[in-house]
Formats: sequence, C-alpha cells, structure tokens
Amino acid sequence: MSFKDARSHSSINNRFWSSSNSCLLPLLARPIQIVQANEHNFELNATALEEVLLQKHVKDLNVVVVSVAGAFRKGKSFLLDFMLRYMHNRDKDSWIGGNDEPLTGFTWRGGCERETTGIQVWSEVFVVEKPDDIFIMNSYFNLLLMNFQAFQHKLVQSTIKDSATVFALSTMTSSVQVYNLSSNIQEDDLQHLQLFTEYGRLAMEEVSEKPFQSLMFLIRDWCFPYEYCYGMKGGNEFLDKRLQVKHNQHEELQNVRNHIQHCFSNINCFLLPHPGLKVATNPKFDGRLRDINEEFKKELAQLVPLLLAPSQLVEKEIGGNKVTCKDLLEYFKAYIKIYQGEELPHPKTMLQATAEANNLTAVAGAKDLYSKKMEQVCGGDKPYVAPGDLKRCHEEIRDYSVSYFRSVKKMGGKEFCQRYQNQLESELEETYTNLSKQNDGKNIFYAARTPATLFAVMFITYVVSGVTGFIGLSTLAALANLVMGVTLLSLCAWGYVKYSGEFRELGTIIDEVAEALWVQVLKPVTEQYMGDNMRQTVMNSIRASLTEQGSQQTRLKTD
Ligand SMILES: Nc1nc2c(ncn2[C@@H]2O[C@H](COP(=O)(O)OP(=O)(O)OP(=O)(O)O)[C@@H](O)[C@H]2O)c(=O)[nH]1
Ligand SMILES: [Mg+2]
Repeated sequence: MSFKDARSHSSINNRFWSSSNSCLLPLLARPIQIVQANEHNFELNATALEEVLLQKHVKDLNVVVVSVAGAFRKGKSFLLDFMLRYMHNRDKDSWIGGNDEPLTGFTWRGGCERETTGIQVWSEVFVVEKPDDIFIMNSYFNLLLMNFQAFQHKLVQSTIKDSATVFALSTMTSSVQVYNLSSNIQEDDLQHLQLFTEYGRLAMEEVSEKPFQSLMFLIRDWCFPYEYCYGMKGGNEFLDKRLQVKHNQHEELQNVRNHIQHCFSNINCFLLPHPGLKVATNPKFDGRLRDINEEFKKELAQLVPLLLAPSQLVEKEIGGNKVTCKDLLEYFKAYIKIYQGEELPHPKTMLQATAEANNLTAVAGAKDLYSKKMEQVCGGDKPYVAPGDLKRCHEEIRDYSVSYFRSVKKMGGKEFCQRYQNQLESELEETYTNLSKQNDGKNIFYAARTPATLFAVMFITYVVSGVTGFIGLSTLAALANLVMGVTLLSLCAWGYVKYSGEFRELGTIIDEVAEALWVQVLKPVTEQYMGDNMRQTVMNSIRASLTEQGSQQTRLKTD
C-alpha cells in the first residue's frame, strides 16, 4: 500500500478517533509524566498511565510504541513534536505544516540545561489502521509516542544507574527505538547502547536471541553528505561500515558490534542535516518552518513517515507475543519494580569494570604468591611446624604478598584499591587458619592428644598414689586412685565414642578437658625441649627465599 493510500485509510481512522475520543479524553492532548525521576529513583505514576492506556477504545488493541532516547539537549523532544504533527495531519497533502506555525507538543527549548526528565507519554493514543488487513475485523492498532529523559554523555558512577535504567526501560517498552546521536556514531555511543541493552535484557530475563525490535540510529547535524548522502540509504551504508566486524579488530570492539546486532531484529540509520543556525542558537526560535534550513525540512519529511507510516509500524512484542495497551500497563509496572529493587546488579562504567578487573588480578597474584611460599613451609609433604613458627612465617609472607599487591599498577584510586587490599588480607588470614589446622593434623601427638594426655594423667596419679601410700598418706593415695579410676573410665568412654560415633557430646567434653590439661600443663613442659636453633633455621630459610624472589623481580624490571 502506498503512503497516499495509508493516509486515506487514516482519515477514516481519524474520524473514528475524534468521534469516539471527544468524550473519552475531555482534556486537551498533552504530554503526561508517567515516570517521575527523583533522587536516583524512578517512580511510576500508575494512575496517569492508566488514564492513557485504559481508555475504552484503545485498551484491547495491539500497541506500537515509538520512543526517542539519547544524550541530552540533542533535539529529541523537537523531533517528537514533528512526529505529533505528522500524526495529526496524516490526511492532509502536506503534513509538515505552515511556515509560521510554532512547534508544540512535548516541551522543548534551547539552552544548555536539561528539559525532559523522567518519562513522558503523549496523552493521545493514535488509532492506526493496519494497511494489509483492512477487511479483517479489529484491524486497528494504537500508536503511542514516548519521550525519555536523556542520559549524560559522560557516564560517571552517580548517573550510570539512572541512565541505564531510563534507556533500558525505553528499549524494553518500545517497538521502535530511535537512538538520537549528534554528528557521528562514536565508539562510546555503541558501548552505551551495549551496556544499556544488556541491562534491559537482564531485567527481562529474555532467552530469545533478539529480545528487542526496531532500532534506528538517527544522526543529527550530519556534516559529511559527500561521503554518505543524507537519509536512510546513506545512513545504512554508513552504519554497515560502523558495525562491521573485522578480524583484526580488538576483541572488545567485535563484542560490542555482535551484541548490538544480536539484540535488535531490525537496525537502520538515518542521516539528518544540520537544521540551521536559527534552530541551534536563536533563543527566540519557536519551531516555525521559516527558520529551518530547506535541506533539513526535506529530510525530515522523509524521516517521519519512515518511522510512522502505517506500513512501517511494528507492533510491540514481548517474548514473541503481541502486546495490547492494557498489557503494556502491566509490563510497565513490573519493569519499574525491577529497577526500583536491588535485584539487578549496579551497571558499571568501562573504567570501573577495568579497575575492578585490575584489582582482582592483583589480589589473585598476591594470594598465589602467599600460597606458594606457605607451601614451602607447611605444604602437604612437609613435616609438622611448631605453631609459633608457622605464625611468624605467615606474618612475614603475608606482608610480602601485600607489598606485592601494592606494587602492581592498578586503576581506581587509593580508596578503591584499599578495599581490595582489605579483602586480600582477610582472605590470607582465612588461608592461614586452614593451613594451621592442616599443620596441627600432621602432629602425631595432636591426633593422639586426648589418649596421651589421659595416659599421662593416669601415670602421674599412679605414681602419686604409690608414693603417698608408701609414706602413709592414705587419704591422698585414695584421692589419686580415684582420679586415676575416673581418667581410666574417661579413656574407655572416649575410645568407645571414637569407635562407635555415638555419644559425640561426651567425646567432645573429654577432648576439651584433655585439651585444657595439654595447653595448661603438658605443652609448656614439651616446648622447653624444642631447640631455639631449629626454629631459627626455619625462619632463615623463609627469609632467604623471599629475598631471592625480591631480587629476581628487581632483575626482571631492570631487564
Ligand atoms: N544542532 C541541532 N539542534 C537542534 C536540532 N533539533 C533541535 N535542535 C535544537 O536543540 C535544542 C534542544 O531541543 P530539545 O528538543 O529540547 O532537546 P532534547 O534532546 O529533548 O533535550 P532534553 O529534554 O534536555 O534532553 C533546541 O534549541 C532545538 O532548537 C538538530 O537537529 N540539530
Ligand atoms: Mg526533551
């Protein structure tokens, strides 16, 4: 069907719209704020959205959602107002309007401060006739125009979540997404698109390969018509070149391009000329065509029908199902909830992600160094090391590993790196705790500590009872015998618990009492027999190996 045919159908439609709408929409058509942007939070005005989407004549019809998103102050609202003009004048010969008609609709203005905040929707839902289904009942669908808050071009931590949320919401809820860019497609424009669409995909838990529908890169103020001509033909040639994946490209660039192509079913590009100095710089400019360059008007007259002519419109689908106005309301409520909650990870800037990767690699390197050095001291095939010595070794090797972590060049600033250093230190302490347990296990006496302690107690009490009985201190001898008897019983009970695995609480109590006796009485005595020389030998060998490692690194650096 030609564009003219489509217009004649839409005139029937307009009558349908005005007759049925006059009583349903008593207020003048206007932009409606459906999502309010508060301090790093978005709030849905459900009542306002219901007023638009639940109007009787539209709520059950499939919906087409066209949205314009991109960096701020780049003429997005201005373009949407021309789209509105097209929808209002579809049945006229020239939709673009008179030379002296100011441009109204979504509020737009000059200046450097942000105008649109949150998400706005045009209160009037346009009912459009399906061009190729004209004889079938219910062959109408709705067209909804949405205006989204812009994102900051320089993404910093404080704004990235807002930007990602708004852009992701616009991609998730629209069937035709216009990505409004200035002058060119820069690498960071593609990276933003990748980050934001990924954020949207995460929220949708979408499994299908292409979760989103139509994407149009709209490049404003295109200055190189001699290389790629204005309009969609030149735009698509230019886009093909920009999205081309080459083998010699860096992996990251290839990933961005593949990601974008896998996210959208249909991608186009349109090159729009500069609208003239009056549009860009005159504070009194009110949108009248007289002040706009001829070339811009000519291309605009091509662009808007390309997006909005009935034959071009794409009904919104989510998970392969067409969405009605009523469904869209529910989706909006659900999506906004996801972004308000803490379910989604915080999106990261490239810098932050790189800094995190740097620090994590340095932490892993330092931990590896620590493990290797400790392995030399108390590894699986090494004999038991005295706990005091092990602790001293751990402290030296830990300090060495932390200084290695500090010496690696990392991004993210001092505070950021300190967080990872703290993480490293606590992980090293944890490894040390495990190693010292493993070391304790190697001590034969440790495994047999309880029976050995109990035997020692029995032996001592036996000797005491014999000596005291011999010199006539019978009460003391009887007491010693009693202790010996209790100890013997405990030993039998302990043996039974270990053998049968029953009465484990009793076993634990016996172990604890034996441990206490060992620590308080027997250990200080045994430690006296550990030569200081042996301890010194272990420490010296560790120190020597750390110094050797340090000098190897210095040699490598100077090489
Ligand atoms: N250079 C240039 N300026 C334009 C173009 N289209 C509109 N403008 C001007 O850009 C300024 C901002 O227009 P808006 O439509 O308010 O821009 P916006 O992107 O909606 O801005 P925010 O709502 O703040 O994000 C106005 O002064 C317009 O006259 C264009 O294609 N090129
Ligand atoms: Mg705006």
